[in-house]
Amino acid sequence: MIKHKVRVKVPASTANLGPGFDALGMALNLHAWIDMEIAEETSFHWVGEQLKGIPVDKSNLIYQVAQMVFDYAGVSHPELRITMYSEIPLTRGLGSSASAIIGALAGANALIGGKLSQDELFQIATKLEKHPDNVGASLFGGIVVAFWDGSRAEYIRLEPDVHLEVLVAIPSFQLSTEKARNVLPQQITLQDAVYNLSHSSLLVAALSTGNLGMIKHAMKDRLHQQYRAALIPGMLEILERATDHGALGAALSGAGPTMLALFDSRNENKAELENFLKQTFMKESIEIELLWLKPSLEGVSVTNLTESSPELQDLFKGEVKA
Ligand SMILES: Nc1ncnc2c1ncn2[C@@H]1O[C@H](COP(=O)(O)OP(=O)(O)O)[C@@H](O)[C@H]1O
Ligand SMILES: N[C@@H](CCOP(=O)(O)O)C(=O)O
Repeated sequence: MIKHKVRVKVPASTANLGPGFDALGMALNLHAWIDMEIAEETSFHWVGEQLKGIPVDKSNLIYQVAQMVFDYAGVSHPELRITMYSEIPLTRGLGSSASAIIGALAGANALIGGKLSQDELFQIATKLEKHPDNVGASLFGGIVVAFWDGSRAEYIRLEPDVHLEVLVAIPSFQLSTEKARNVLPQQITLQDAVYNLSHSSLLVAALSTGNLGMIKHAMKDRLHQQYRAALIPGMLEILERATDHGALGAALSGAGPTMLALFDSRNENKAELENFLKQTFMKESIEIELLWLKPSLEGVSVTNLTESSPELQDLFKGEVKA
């Protein structure tokens, strides 16, 4: 039975969490909403300024991923009306592409009556993104520990500690994941491999047992952050000193340039950490937006819309020309 119009709500993500390069991700309570319906003619409607510049033809990622779902399920729906509103900044390391992929998969799958399982959606998303960390978090919510071996992805979802809060410092400049992956070396030393697997394992143990004090020891990396540092002035100082200013630990969010600091909500001195991040970026003449977030326990969700459901442009800021 075909459902005609669905609304998808999908969380942002922060991937890697420091040492868990391509393996750890956490969903954040910053969201994108996509309305999708089968139509006579394809059209795109962006609500708010965030999506300005994103393609509004059939090359659009959401459209393309939706068509993959239809092909996979053996049905044909070449024309779609897609409306989207997003709080997730583009190309900043908060998983905008992963959220678009997961939103499109979940929306298209709902339009065809949920023919694909969650596992099938996870496998398709991982193949498209080429790593499971950010797509896993947006799909399942919480903290996702995962691998992809080039043919299958496997994961375990962890429930984030109730005291965990997240401060993100989002620079005003964009950095594509592609560019931030191109600076990584193809080979690393055995010592660095051991360093990362031990720190990443300890981080997973700390997060799954609520041992928040261990995060400052565990949230250290030698696989990607140091190579990306030249692209994000101020990053090394933040990694080095954020715990002196109240953070439980700090990391580059995804491929950057956003910096992430984990925080214990029982600590009342938020201002010190905010000031430290602001001043560190200010020294580099980088403008930032600071946002306090929480882990999102929920992954992607889909609701069926009816004639009386409000449009996204009425719920949010109104439609803009793309
Ligand atoms: N709603 C969307 N529709 C189509 N493409 C999108 C959408 N959101 C993000 N993207 C694509 O993802 C790119 C950003 O991906 P990426 O470089 O991995 O950064 P991020 O860390 O934000 O995921 C955008 O430049 C755009 O090409
Ligand atoms: N593990 C990837 C994660 C990229 O995440 P994004 O949110 O920046 O797209 C990487 O570090 O390259």
